[in-house]
Amino acid sequence: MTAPPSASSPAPRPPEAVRRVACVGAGVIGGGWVAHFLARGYDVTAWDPAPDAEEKLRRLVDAAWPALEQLGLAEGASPTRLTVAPTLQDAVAGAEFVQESAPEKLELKRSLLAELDAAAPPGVVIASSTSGYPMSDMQGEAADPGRLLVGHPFNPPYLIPLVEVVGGRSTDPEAVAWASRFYEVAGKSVITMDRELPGFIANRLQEALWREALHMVANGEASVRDIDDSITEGPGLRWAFMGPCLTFALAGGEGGMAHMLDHFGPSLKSPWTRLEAPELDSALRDAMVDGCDEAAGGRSIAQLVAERDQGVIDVLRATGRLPHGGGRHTDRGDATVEGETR
Ligand SMILES: NC(=O)C1=CN([C@@H]2O[C@H](COP(=O)(O)OP(=O)(O)OC[C@H]3O[C@@H](n4cnc5c(N)ncnc54)[C@H](O)[C@@H]3O)[C@@H](O)[C@H]2O)C=CC1
Ligand SMILES: C[N+](C)(C)CC(=O)CC(=O)[O-]
Repeated sequence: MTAPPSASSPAPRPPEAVRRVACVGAGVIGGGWVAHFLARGYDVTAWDPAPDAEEKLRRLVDAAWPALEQLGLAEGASPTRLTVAPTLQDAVAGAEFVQESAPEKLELKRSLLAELDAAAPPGVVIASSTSGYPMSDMQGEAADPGRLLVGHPFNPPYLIPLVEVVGGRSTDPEAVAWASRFYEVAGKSVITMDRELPGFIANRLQEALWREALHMVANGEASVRDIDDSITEGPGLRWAFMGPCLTFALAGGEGGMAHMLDHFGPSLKSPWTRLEAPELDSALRDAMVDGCDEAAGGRSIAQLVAERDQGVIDVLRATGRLPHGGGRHTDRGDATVEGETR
């Protein structure tokens, strides 16, 4: 049984006034959040229990920085504004917002979120990067579950704009509204959900595609490369700027979605899909790993990351979502826009 939201918590600072962010868990996603918040001009304190975490985190930030410079840095933004704290308590002590990005293990998240709640200043909002756990399943051990919510990012958080924000049963709706505004101010594109869905919106969609991909590889119906090419040379080109619903409306010609549904609706019942999850046995695991190695064609993970980052920037620029030549796009109070201090 989770406690009701605490009525006595002080209100957090206005989202526009936040200067100091804590990132707890500094792997692929926590490190990506660190890079994003640094580039937006925040002071960032990070904590991660791994002995080599600081070295890896600084490497990730350094690798991301050229892409972030292309995007346009906030006034005063610098990797030197990152502090790696010796303890979780030190990391969150002065924080005005906390982003948790620890491993996707339910019990770990439950106790870590309770620990963060005990250590963070009262009223400060704490968001989890979880890819799929509902906050209702994670907030039960916290003394003030009202300030805990999900802020689900996409990899890498410093380039992919979307964050899905959703509270749990005990989350204060004002915390959800605060977090949505905060992420916007911090340069993200926010979808605020009014109810919990496992996998939220985007991962539910991605998971459907992913299951089909694994089925096809497991059954020898398509190679890893066929699957990747089928998206990058096909629908993926459209999806960068027009979602699957509007895209399919155009499949109906001048009749739009109405004609599309009348024409192709019956095919919804055809046995194209097998939505039961395939068995992830060692043969399928090996086929996916070998297929990805083959598709990478000798490129290292670091090379692929650089290629992906440049690709996302090119798409953002080509679709008018990036100021040409960089520049600043933020609402923060101390921000500069195209060189002007506000
Ligand atoms: N990898 C991805 O593409 C995405 C992951 N996520 C979510 O982000 C979260 C983190 O995932 P990744 O960064 O991929 O994992 P990761 O394995 O790269 O990083 C996890 C980090 O957490 C640290 N850690 C371990 N125990 C901890 C604890 N008790 N407290 C704090 N940190 C701890 C580890 O040392 C590691 O550096 C998960 O909830 C995941 O579902 C969300 C969106 C995309
Ligand atoms: C693989 N993943 C489920 C952890 C991916 C995400 O959660 C979002 C993303 O980056 O696609």
